[in-house]
Amino acid sequence: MSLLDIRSLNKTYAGRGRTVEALRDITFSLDAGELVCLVGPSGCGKTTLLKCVSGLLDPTGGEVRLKGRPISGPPPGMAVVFQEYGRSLFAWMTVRQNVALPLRRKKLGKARQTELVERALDVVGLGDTHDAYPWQLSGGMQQRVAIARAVAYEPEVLLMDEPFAAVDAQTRADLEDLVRRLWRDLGVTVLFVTHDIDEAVYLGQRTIVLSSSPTVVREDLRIDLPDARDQLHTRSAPRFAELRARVYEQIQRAKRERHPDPGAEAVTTRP
Ligand SMILES: Nc1ncnc2c1ncn2[C@@H]1O[C@H](COP(=O)(O)OP(=O)(O)OP(=O)(O)O)[C@@H](O)[C@H]1O
Repeated sequence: MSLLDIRSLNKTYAGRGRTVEALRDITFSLDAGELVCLVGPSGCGKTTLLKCVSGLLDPTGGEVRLKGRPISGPPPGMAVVFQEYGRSLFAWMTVRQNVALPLRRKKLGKARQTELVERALDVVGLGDTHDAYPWQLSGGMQQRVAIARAVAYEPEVLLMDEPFAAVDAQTRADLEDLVRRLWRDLGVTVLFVTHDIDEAVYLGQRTIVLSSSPTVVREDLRIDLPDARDQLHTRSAPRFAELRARVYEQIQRAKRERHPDPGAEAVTTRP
């Protein structure tokens, strides 16, 4: 049995006179311990999909199952890291307090809580910033705090929604390697959403390519690169270039095929 099952997921936003079918029919699953990337054209519904998977948004049809149980609301075994670290960290709380916040839900003893927070900050390389405030840190450091907060929670599944879109290229490379290291060391299952094709190929064991909205899975591609990856050698390997070209081509096709059938447009206007 898979750890995470997404079955025939559909999400249609119905608003004032405007209906948007964002997700049409999404089916895929993750085994325990997998690292899977989701990539697709801009606006294809990546965030919508992740919100449905994390239980923050109710799908219109289909379901999400974690260890066989349907999800209805945020399940205890999941943590999410969003793109906008600036908005997900509380400016008036220290780094330590930010990381400890979700642990309140677990009702742990003080000593255990301190241990989890310290260990999480250590593994993301922020062992010496416990008492700083988020606004005293660089963007990359703030995103490390957000990752530490997810790690401290000891989730079975870590969902990441374009977490490095707002940091510079060098920081991004470091954070990508951090995610791979955490994934290997902690044995956590990771679903990583990105719009960056290189990142989708470099990070994962599989890359799921989404179509344009109304969205379906276009391809579920196995990334058969060696497990030991590094920015220099992996990215210059011929196989990396082939996989990258494959994903790029699929996304270009998805963009060209946008709304092939006028009756199936993503955005429809009610009479
Ligand atoms: N709350 C909402 N109400 C109505 N429509 C919405 C809502 N949220 C998203 N949408 C629509 O659903 C579609 C998918 O949006 P979503 O943000 O999930 O895509 P995305 O792939 O994450 O986008 P991006 O690539 O820009 O990050 C878009 O057409 C968007 O306008």
